[in-house]
Amino acid sequence: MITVQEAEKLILDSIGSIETEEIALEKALGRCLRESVLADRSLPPFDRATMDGIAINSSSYNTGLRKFKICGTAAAGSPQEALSDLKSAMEIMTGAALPLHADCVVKIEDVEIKGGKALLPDGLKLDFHTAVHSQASDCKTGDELLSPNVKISAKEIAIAASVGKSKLLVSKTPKITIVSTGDELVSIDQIPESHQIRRSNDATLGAALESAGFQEVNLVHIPDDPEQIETELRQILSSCDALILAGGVSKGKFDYVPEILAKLGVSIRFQWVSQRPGKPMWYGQFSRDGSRLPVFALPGNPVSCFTCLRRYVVPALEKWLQMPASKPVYAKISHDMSFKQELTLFVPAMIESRPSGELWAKPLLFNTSGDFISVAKTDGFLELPRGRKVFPEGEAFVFYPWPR
Ligand SMILES: Nc1nc2c(c(=O)[nH]1)N[C@H]1C(S)=C(S)[C@@H](COP(=O)(O)OP(=O)(O)OC[C@H]3O[C@@H](n4cnc5c(N)ncnc54)[C@H](O)[C@@H]3O)O[C@H]1N2
Ligand code: MOO
Ligand SMILES: [Mg+2]
Repeated sequence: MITVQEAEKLILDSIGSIETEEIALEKALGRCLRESVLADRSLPPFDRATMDGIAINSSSYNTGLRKFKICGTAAAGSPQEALSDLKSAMEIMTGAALPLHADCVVKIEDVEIKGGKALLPDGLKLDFHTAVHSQASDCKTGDELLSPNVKISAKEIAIAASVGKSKLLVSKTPKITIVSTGDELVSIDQIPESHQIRRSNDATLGAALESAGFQEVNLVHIPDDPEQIETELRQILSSCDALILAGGVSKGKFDYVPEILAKLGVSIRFQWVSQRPGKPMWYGQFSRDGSRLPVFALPGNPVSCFTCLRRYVVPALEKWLQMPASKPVYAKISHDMSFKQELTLFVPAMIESRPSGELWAKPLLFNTSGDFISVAKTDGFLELPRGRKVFPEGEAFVFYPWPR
C-alpha cells in the first residue's frame, strides 16, 4: 500500500498537458490562459486627470498666482487641448488628457469659479502631476501583462480587454465521463425497494467538477454486470478525455472495475492508499491517439469518493489544464484527536475564522464513510498525517475546502 504523498506524486508526475484552443474573450472566464498577453501601448496612454477640476501649471500657483483665466474645457474622450499661457486654467474632467503646458489638476472643491476666472485659496499643495495619472506609469508598450498558466478571472479579463485581445489561447475543456456502478442503485426519480438506494455519488461528483470549472461532464450508470461494464467502458474510453468511476473497486465478489479496466488496456499506476476514507482508490492511464487519458476509479462509499475527488482528481485535472497549483490552507484543529491506525486521516471539519486572524477547524465525528448526511454540514477536511497517533488542539494541519 502506498502513502498519500506517493499517490499524489504518481498522479501529478504522470499527467501531461492538455491541448489549447482559441476562444472569444467573453467565454474565457474560469479558463486557463496559455499565452502571454502584452501591452499594445503604454498605459495610461496619456497623462490622465484623476479629478474633476481645473488644469493649471503648478509653478504659477507656487510663485503666488491665485486668479487664473479659464481658457476652455477638456472632456474625457476629446483630443488633448493646450493652455493659452501659463496664467490660464482649463476646466478638466476625470479621464481627460492633461492639456499642454498644464502639469497638475486642482479638484473643483478647492476652486471658486467667478466671471470666467478660477480663484484658488492659499495653502494648496500643488506639484508636478498632482491629481494626474502619469502616462506609461502602469506599463510600457511590449510589457508582459499576463503570463501563461493563470486561471482567467474578472481582473485578467480587464487586462486582456484593455490591450485589445478579443480572443485568447486557453486550455481545452476536457470531456469527462463519470461512471457509477452497482445493482443496489436506482435513479433519483425512482421509488427504491427496501434493499435499494437512490444513487447520489455520480450527481455529487459531477456537481463538484462543475463547480471546480469543468463544465463538460457526462454521467453514466452501469449495473454490476461484467459484460455490460466492459462493453460500455470500451465505448466510453474511445470518446471521453478523462474517466472517473465510483464504486466496484474494492474486494467484493461484484467489484469488477479494476479487472475490467486492465482487460481494456488501461494501465494501472496504483491501487490501495494508506488513507481513510478512500483506501481502495485506483488510478491508471489509457493511451489513445498519442495521448494518455487519466482514469480514476474511486471507492463507492459517498464520503470516500467525494474526498478522493477533492484530494486527487481536481488537482490532477487542474495540472493537466496547466492551472497553477493552489496554495495550501492551514487550519488549527479545535479539539484533541487521536487515531491509532497507520493511515492518513481525512477528517471532515467545520471552519471558523476567529477575530485573532486564525483559521480553526472543528472535526466532525461522522458515522462511516457512507454518512454523507453529516458531512454536508462541513466545509472541507483536515489532513492528519500518517505515523502520528495524537493531534492536539491548536496544532495546524492542511485544510482542503470542498468544491463549492
Ligand atoms: N474486504 C474488504 N471490504 C472492503 C474494503 C476492504 O479493504 N476490504 N474496503 C472498504 C472501503 S474502505 C470502501 S470505501 C468500500 C469501497 O467499495 P467499492 O468501491 O467496491 O464500492 P461499492 O462496493 O460499489 O459500494 C460501496 C458503498 O457505496 C455505495 N455507493 C456506491 N455507489 C454509489 C452511488 N453512486 N450513490 C450512492 N451510494 C453509492 C454502495 O451502495 C455501497 O454501500 O469497500 C469497503 N469494503
Ligand atoms: O475508504 Mo472506505 O472509505 O473507508 O469506506
Ligand atoms: Mg465493493
